[in-house]
Amino acid sequence: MEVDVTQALTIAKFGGTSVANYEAMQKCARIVLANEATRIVVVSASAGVTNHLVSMAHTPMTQEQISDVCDAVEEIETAILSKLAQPEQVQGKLEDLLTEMRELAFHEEILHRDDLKDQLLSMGERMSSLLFSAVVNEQHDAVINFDVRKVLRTDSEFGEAVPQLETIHELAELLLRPEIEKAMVITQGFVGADEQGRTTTLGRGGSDFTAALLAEALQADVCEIWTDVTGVYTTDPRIAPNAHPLPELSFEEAAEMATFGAKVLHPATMEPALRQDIKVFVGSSREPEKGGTWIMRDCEHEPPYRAITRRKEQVMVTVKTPQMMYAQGFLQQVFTIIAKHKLSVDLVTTSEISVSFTLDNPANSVAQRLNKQTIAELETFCDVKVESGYDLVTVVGNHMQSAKGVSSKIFAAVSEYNLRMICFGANPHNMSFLVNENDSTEIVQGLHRSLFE
Ligand SMILES: Nc1ncnc2c1ncn2[C@@H]1O[C@H](COP(=O)(O)OP(=O)(O)O)[C@@H](O)[C@H]1O
Ligand SMILES: N[C@@H](CC(=O)OP(=O)(O)O)C(=O)O
Repeated sequence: MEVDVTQALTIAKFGGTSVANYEAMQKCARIVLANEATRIVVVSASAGVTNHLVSMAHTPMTQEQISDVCDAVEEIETAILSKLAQPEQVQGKLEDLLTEMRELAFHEEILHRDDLKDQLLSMGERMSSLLFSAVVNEQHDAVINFDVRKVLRTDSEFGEAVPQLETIHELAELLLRPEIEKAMVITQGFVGADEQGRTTTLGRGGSDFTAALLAEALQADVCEIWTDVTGVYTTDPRIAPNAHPLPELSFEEAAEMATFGAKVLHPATMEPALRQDIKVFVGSSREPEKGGTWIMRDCEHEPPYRAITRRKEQVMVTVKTPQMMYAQGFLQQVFTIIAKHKLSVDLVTTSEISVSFTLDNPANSVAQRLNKQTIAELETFCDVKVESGYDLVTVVGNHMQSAKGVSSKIFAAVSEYNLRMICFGANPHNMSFLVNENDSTEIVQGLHRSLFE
């Protein structure tokens, strides 16, 4: 059957819990097939698989330990295979992928070569997309398992590859659009390829970003993010049980939330959506009937407080030099070094002779860039202090810098706690605090009671 692709186009993305097992995949297949506009489906690796692959790519292990982790992944994949009505259709391909995974996991250079690590990390999505194609195929004839590496061109920054938008657009028009006219396309999130065809990955949680990039490239109307919660909540429901789903959010609010720790969305997801004005829907694949959150350019309401987020494991760096009193160029010198080492700074506070800034815990960063060399370079002209054990709590909303009483209400709710850094005023959508990690749960809960309950 040929489909009229001039009609509305929806891209649906399913996260790891949504494709965790055969039954969960069946629910996703029903969601996809219930909407004629859905022609492209982006899937993450089945829950737990990427963590297993990351452990083999980053941690020195004995042969026996590697074998155990490979077995654990194989168990997840074959459990799905065994429930298929016609497993023989994909069994050979799955075996090939499992063999590739084992070869990479046992490769003597796996801990030292970033290209091999990314190839290993890509295996989860390559297996889940194969199996999910088979599940959809049980209910629908025309299904293609499309290798996203043919279109998702990135640079060669393995582990955090940067997508090359123009090339993705050209390749998607050339290679992907013709496919959606013929069949339902199932493809992999998180994975890309550089110009030499080497496999890359977009960073943890990057499947949302893939869906948004493909939606942008093909000018889709809607990008659906199906996960394990019924939308984006006022805060992580795992922290505050009274958190509730938000019916709507603006692109800016969603981008702030994602950047400051709302794991439900990858931070880069909103950029393509904003550029092409593509509506993003977030809902639960377990309970699609409950609706979800619509993220769009213009919301009906723009409340001063929309949500609270938390980002864990922050590092605070303070650089200080009395010689810079009344001198110019101190900040420039500091940030030149930061930029050279490709560190991403979130919060900044300054005084005449010192500047403090926060970074994600470098242990979480693939490149581990807050290394001795960065510190040594800063130490050539200032004292450097690195402190850890902090979390970043952010209140996201609208017109926060101009609405009266916003800060006093927030400060009243956190008055009992030590706030190590406060950032407010640079944009209308957030106020952030750096707090001791042991206080952050109570702080989020207290703020949530005060602002939303
Ligand atoms: N504001 C929020 N709203 C909803 N979920 C949130 C929020 N902040 C954090 N989360 C967490 O994000 C989780 C979903 O993200 P994730 O586990 O990455 O899903 P997926 O595997 O589907 O991509 C939820 O289970 C929830 O605990
Ligand atoms: N599988 C990858 C990419 C991803 O986006 O996963 P999820 O959608 O389950 O967060 C990861 O775990 O990082």
